Amino acid sequence: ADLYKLPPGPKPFPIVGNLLQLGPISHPHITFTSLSKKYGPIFSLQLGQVTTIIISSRECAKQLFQNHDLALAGRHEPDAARVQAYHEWSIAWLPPGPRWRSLRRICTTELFTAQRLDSYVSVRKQKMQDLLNFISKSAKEGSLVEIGPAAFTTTLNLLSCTIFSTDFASFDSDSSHDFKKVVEETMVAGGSPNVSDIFPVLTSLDLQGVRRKLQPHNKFLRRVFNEQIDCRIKNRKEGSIACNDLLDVLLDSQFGANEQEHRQAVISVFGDLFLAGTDTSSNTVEWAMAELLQNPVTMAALNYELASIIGPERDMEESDIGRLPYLQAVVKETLRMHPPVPFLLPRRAQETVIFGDYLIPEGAKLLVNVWAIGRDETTWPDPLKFRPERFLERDIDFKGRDFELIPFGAGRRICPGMPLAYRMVHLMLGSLLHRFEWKLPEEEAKNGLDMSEKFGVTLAMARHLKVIAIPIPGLHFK
Ligand code: HEM
Repeated sequence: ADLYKLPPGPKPFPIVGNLLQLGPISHPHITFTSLSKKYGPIFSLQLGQVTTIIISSRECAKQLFQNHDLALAGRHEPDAARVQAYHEWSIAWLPPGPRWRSLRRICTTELFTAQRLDSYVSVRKQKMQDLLNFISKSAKEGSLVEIGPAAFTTTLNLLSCTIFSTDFASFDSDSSHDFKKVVEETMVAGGSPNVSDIFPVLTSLDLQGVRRKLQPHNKFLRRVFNEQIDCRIKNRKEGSIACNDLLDVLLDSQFGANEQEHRQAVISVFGDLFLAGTDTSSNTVEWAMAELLQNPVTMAALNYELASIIGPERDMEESDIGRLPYLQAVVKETLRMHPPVPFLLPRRAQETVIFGDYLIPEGAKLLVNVWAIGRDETTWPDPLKFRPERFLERDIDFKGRDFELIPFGAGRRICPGMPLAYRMVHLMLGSLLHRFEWKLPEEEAKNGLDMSEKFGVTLAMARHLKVIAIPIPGLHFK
């Protein structure tokens, strides 16, 4: 190993490493993409005490997932994830040991199997009707539709119905607003530079107050989940019939050494699902709509596909997705340009790894810049053009085998929610476009849309998209 060096990077100063050279960074995915042009597809930065290695090309991602997936499957959890010891029972932040495996198995064997997802088709259909009714109402009243929040409320209810057999939000109340705020602020805090992450010796001081700030959000989620658990336990004691939702499954399983640990585990899993599943999916729908509104020819092609495959007499259904290749291409193109998780969750080298010509020391933090990989002009001609046709010409999927498109990651830590996200995103986007024509308000139509990004663990539109919905004439729903 002595023969190998760290990947190239700017020369670090003592103690601070490269921090001063980098200065304050509001959009690390963009800054790190520029650095990769200078230092290469694998480069290193010394960020305070933490050696950080950044991967920015398809080839390096392939090497990582095919040759070193296990050695590099640890997590560098941000201090923000340590609020109330959340990370100790979180699928997203645990190292890949027995505890992580048993929690993750719940996802793969109970929650996201094709059979389980199929059994919830009618729930999703109902939630989609709620969304379409809300938009019809806005259209009638002539009010603008905020796509992101509407998609968020829908996703939130889709998850809460699958997990707790109840709606968490309605379009007319502030309930989804509270959830949205919690998810958004948690994502921004988890992704923002934090002294505690750069100088782990200082963690206990929480100098930037990140944990303090997230405490109420964590409390909010705990309260909501605890209420559901208490109510279910009470109902069970009173002999009511099983709901067969995820809550039932988790209450019947056993994690941890005692009841308190069991509850902690169950609450962290719920936290993972709601935090990881909501704004990732709704942001995808919002970005897709924003791109389509600026690319009228693409929008027209998609409308044509929806009209000819689904026809004017019914709404889109989940079983249509396979017959809508252009819709699928639009979703892939959106995930390429606007990956909802711009860096895969930070990994930790569990041992020292020889990676090609370089050395990745044990304990190093590894970031995979998916955003850079999606915009790499050596793999994607005209990377800044929204052109779904590229996916009709080439057979590329996002399931973790084509390393130029890995918005869900790859390898053993690939997103376990992908099968559900796949159904929700296609269904929301397809239904919205099949039922309504969409227009930008006059000012945006004239000046163009503001596509700036707000960085966090997830990448959101800095300004929510507000659009005019017009019911498509000639639709006859039974
Ligand atoms: C478009 C929607 C989504 C995208 C783009 C997305 C993307 C990702 C990515 C990139 C990761 C990290 C992978 C890695 O570090 O290698 C991840 C992890 C995860 N996702 Fe998703 N996700 C989405 C939706 C969902 C949904 C709907 C759920 C569940 C309801 C979910 C649950 C999780 C969980 C639990 C993890 C942690 C896995 C682990 O660390 O072992 N995600 N997701």
